[in-house]
Amino acid sequence: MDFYRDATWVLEYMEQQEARGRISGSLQTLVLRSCKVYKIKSNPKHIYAILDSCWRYKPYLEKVMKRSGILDDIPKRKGKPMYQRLTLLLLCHDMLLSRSKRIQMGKHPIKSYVLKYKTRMNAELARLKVKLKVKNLSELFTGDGTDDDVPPVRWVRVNPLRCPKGNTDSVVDELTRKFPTKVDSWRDIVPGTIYHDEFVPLLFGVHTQDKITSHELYKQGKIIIQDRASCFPATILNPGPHDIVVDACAAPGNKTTHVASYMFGNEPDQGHSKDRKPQIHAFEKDPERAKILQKMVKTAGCAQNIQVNVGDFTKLATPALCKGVTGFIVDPSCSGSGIFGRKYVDSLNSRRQGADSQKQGAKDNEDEDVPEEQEQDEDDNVDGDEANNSKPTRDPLETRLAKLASFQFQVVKHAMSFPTATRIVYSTCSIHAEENERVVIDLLLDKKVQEWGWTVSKRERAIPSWPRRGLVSEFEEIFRDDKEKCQEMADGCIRALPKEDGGIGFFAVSFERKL
Ligand SMILES: C[S@@+](CC[C@H](N)C(=O)[O-])C[C@H]1O[C@@H](n2cnc3c(N)ncnc32)[C@H](O)[C@@H]1O
Repeated sequence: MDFYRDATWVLEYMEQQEARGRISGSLQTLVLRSCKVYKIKSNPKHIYAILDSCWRYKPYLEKVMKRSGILDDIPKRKGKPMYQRLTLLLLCHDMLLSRSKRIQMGKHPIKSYVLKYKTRMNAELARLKVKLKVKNLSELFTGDGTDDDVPPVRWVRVNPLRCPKGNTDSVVDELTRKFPTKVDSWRDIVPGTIYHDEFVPLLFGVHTQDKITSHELYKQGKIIIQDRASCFPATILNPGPHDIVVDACAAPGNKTTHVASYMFGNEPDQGHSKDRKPQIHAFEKDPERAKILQKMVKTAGCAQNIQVNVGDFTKLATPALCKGVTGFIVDPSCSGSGIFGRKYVDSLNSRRQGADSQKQGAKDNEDEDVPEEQEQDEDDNVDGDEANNSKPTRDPLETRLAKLASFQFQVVKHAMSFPTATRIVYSTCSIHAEENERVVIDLLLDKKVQEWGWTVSKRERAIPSWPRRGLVSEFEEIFRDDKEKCQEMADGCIRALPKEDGGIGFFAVSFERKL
């Protein structure tokens, strides 16, 4: 019963949020957030599983319940109904629509009450299906993007910082034993097989059904789940043991720990030395997310080397605080339009809002990703978002993108102002040019940026073999006369399309200068 009680609270929260027009971002985020708000003891993953399905079928379940009369005869105590509408909804969901068609609890009066209506409800459900011309209610959702909203591959990278003397061979051997069949393309991955990535060193793709999170390697921090494209920034920056790197928008810390693996991977033990000054300065504005960052950094085995600063990077980070910084990772909050796991909620939003003019806006909710450490257990491995989390996303898409782009520009420009830096990798998990190529263009047109000498790195310096590059048309709109230069700048950028390229939609570009 405790489980259904907990799920009822979360469902209540979801209804409240929906009534306020605040269902935005991914359903997973919403569920996890409310589990936190209500300090729920049940496993959030189980709560998410039931609510994901229950929320989807809610309008239909409500019809069936209404027609069956189950809500009319609820026994009363002191004049008040003994059972809540939403708890009944959850029980009816499990009885009618779950795989087992069973209510997951022992003997309880509420269970007996619902079971009394089983035959009537099944009949009402059958009637509804006939009316809707479907054999199964799930047919109502095929093709709307909610049925296949999962990443195609689970990407895992080996973490040398947790390997003795940075020797990753034993981990790779163990992975090979667990997944003996190697495939040549990520598209060929089926359960039990493994793909060795050709773009990011020590990165492997496995099937999403292979529960890698229960493996010891994962528990010991020897492998880290991280989307392939999200591994590009550290791979492009490729810092060495003598670099000093700032991660401007760091939580939950995937890129921070990946950067650390490049810097200290060959000598993880020295990296642990107490006398050593931190060579990575990570900034995170949101204190809650900063805690997750701290935890991730610890799990990955690089806490000694990373100084976590909680606050606004554009205000807190100064050349004096980050002395001698050579490189930056700038991965600020974005629309998150390249990420999975939100399509379902977006589709709900667009259904709810109805009007076509609003649909596009709803499709591009701000990036509100689940903190990685909670999310790694499940599905795609995404980055997080700024403190937009509680904001209803009612602005038209262009307005939101313009606001985000202006913020992204400021963050990169601040990084560019550090006198000792020679390399900056800027990235987003957005598919919109406004947050990507156009931010690059605005920076290149900025007088100060020109004065400081920053240019876009050539393709050779940014994973040259990755085939999908930036949109040349965006550069041509501004720098019309120099087609060659436009091509060169677009080639310097990296794009990844969601799913089609094996993971999340992504953009990355490297800026550099000579001092
Ligand atoms: C896209 S996420 C970063 C994901 C991270 N790079 C990773 O790979 O795990 C953006 C993060 O930037 C933080 N943020 C937003 N504005 C910031 C600012 N002005 N200064 C520092 N952090 C900021 C957000 O709270 C969010 O955690």
